[in-house]
Amino acid sequence: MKSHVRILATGGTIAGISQTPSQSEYCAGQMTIQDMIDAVPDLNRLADISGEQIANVGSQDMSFDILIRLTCRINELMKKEDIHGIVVTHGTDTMEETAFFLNLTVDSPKPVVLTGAMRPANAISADGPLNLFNAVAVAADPNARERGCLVVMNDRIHGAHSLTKTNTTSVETFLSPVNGLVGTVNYGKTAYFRFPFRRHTYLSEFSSRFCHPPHPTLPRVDIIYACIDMPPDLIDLSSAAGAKGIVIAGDGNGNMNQATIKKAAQKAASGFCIVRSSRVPTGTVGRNMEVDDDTLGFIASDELNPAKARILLMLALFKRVPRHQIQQMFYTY
Ligand SMILES: NC(=O)C[C@H](N)C(=O)O
Repeated sequence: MKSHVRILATGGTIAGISQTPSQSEYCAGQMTIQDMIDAVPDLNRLADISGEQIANVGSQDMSFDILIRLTCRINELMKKEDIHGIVVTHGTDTMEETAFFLNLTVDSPKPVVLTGAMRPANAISADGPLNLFNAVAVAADPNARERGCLVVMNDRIHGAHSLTKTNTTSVETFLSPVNGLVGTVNYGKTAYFRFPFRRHTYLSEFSSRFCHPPHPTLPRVDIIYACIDMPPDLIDLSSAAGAKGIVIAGDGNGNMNQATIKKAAQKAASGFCIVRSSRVPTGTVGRNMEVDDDTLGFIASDELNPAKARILLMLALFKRVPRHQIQQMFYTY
């Protein structure tokens, strides 16, 4: 029996159009889901396909409002026995954030697969159609179940926890530098190397809380980027503007200058959450390495980059997890 895969479209370059096939400027989010399905020959050889438009934005304009609607829709669809997997088409700029958010809030073992493109739909050698074909193949594949939210780009299958965008324009932009690929997919033929080892989707304590109306507003968490002579008053400015937690995109192993450490430690002493992540694209930020987290009251982000650390902290604060338990969450999710 053929699987049934629903494709949920949110926009991005995969739905983008440029004026001519050879120019680098284009407008994201122009094609509809039906246009995209029609552009991929043989898609229905892999599965029965249906499509739905959730949004049509460049992913730099993705919002938690759209994300919460998306995850609630996925949770609703996954309850149907005749839906076997879901593909989400998405811009690549914030794809890793959406993938990680869905990894924590979708409540199903069935495959959820994000895909996108680095070249607009009418470009020379557009990469979107084959990415969509491969994403549908993974979503239709029973072997993709229980691996959390996946991202399929350029023949690679990435796990939501590990992947990151590493190149502004190349089709080989996503890497999973610390923990490696979940698998590969070549013209629809899948191979898997591992299961993601962190808790996700149907095993996540965040998933079941999400889709009871009214939809929640998540607490504000800001990211502050460390650099030479980093101004420590950014910590106060951010909390005065309403942030309930801060992620530091630290230098190296989650570092920041002494003045910022002092200011952040004062804030942490009042129970405020300060997470140390890194502006460096690969590696983990370990607890009590270079910075004394135990004394200063900080949280280390482990493998999560600043954007993903922010999402986990927002969900933990939304769920009112006490601060002393939040460090453990960074090792669990
Ligand atoms: N390649 C892309 O999809 C980039 C685009 N700015 C987006 O994220 O929507």
